[in-house]
Amino acid sequence: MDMADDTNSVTLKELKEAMSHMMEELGKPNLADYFPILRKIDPQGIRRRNTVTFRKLINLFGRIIDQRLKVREASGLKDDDILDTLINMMVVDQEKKEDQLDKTIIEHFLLDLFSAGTETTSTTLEWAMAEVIKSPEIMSKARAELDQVICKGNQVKESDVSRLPYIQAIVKEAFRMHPTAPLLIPRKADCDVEICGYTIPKDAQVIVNVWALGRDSSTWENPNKFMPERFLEMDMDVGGRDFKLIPFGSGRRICPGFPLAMRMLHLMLGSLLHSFDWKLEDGVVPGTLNMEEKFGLTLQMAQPLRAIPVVTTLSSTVST
Ligand code: HEM
Repeated sequence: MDMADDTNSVTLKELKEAMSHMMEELGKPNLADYFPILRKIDPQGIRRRNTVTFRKLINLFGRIIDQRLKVREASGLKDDDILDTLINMMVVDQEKKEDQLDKTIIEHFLLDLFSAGTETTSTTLEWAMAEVIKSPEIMSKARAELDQVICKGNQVKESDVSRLPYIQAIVKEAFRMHPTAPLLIPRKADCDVEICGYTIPKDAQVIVNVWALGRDSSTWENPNKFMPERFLEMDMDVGGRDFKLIPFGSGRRICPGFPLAMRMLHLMLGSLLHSFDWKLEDGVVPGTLNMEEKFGLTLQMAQPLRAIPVVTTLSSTVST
């Protein structure tokens, strides 16, 4: 499912728009969540609009699956990517007359993967890039590490990441200050429970404010300052074991995309910083870069980052 082939494609545009609407709507405080009696009325129209968007996305994934089935029939190629793997499983199930995996399940599975995995990852990368571009000192430390470990002209590979502690620290610091899911996903208590002296009654909605955890001055020195260095001195990861920093949640329902997201983020951030010089649009200097936040289900930059990559002589040898 490589949509990067044609960045102007109608499908890609449709997908991006629908995803963005969905995130915006899902992040709005919904009166019906707090007063269940209003659920049927849907006073803000959130459920109505989301139903339309979900339907659009399901149709879009349905079209992609149909298109792929046609290509497979014409070319005979059956083993290219995750979509082929899912279709292969569907075909086996059909042959065995089992209905464990059918087209509807694949459509909904893709909806889950795209809705949970795209904006979260791209927004984290955008925040990390904005913070690095805003601070020339951090930028030059990051690039010095990359130059030393990767060497100019080479591409960053997944296997290099363990030797890039400063890049890793930037990603952690981006998660601390700008957690993409600032309130995780709301939970509901199964039964009455007492935690640290507070009683949480059965069915109460529980919201974990990870954004506030990351800005807590009793835990973090200079909490509002982007300082990747703090993570060079402490042994803390974002895998859900340390409750001071849980951008992926924790426990049984921790984000299942965590390993993939971590791989992608280090690789993308490392590659962007290693392959290009970065400058801001005319009139914007690093110090005045707008870092305001827009709260939704994901925490976006209020003013999306517009940064211009400048190909350096050495990076122009990097193949794309
Ligand atoms: C920076 C990237 C990402 C962040 C910050 C993130 C964060 C989260 C968070 C906070 C949750 C809820 C955990 C909870 O309620 O305790 C979650 C759930 C989920 N994430 Fe991610 N995620 C990211 C990337 C991904 C990717 C790449 C995928 C898949 C390709 C993915 C798939 C999912 C799914 C399917 C769930 C729902 C799990 C469930 O309900 O049990 N996420 N994510």
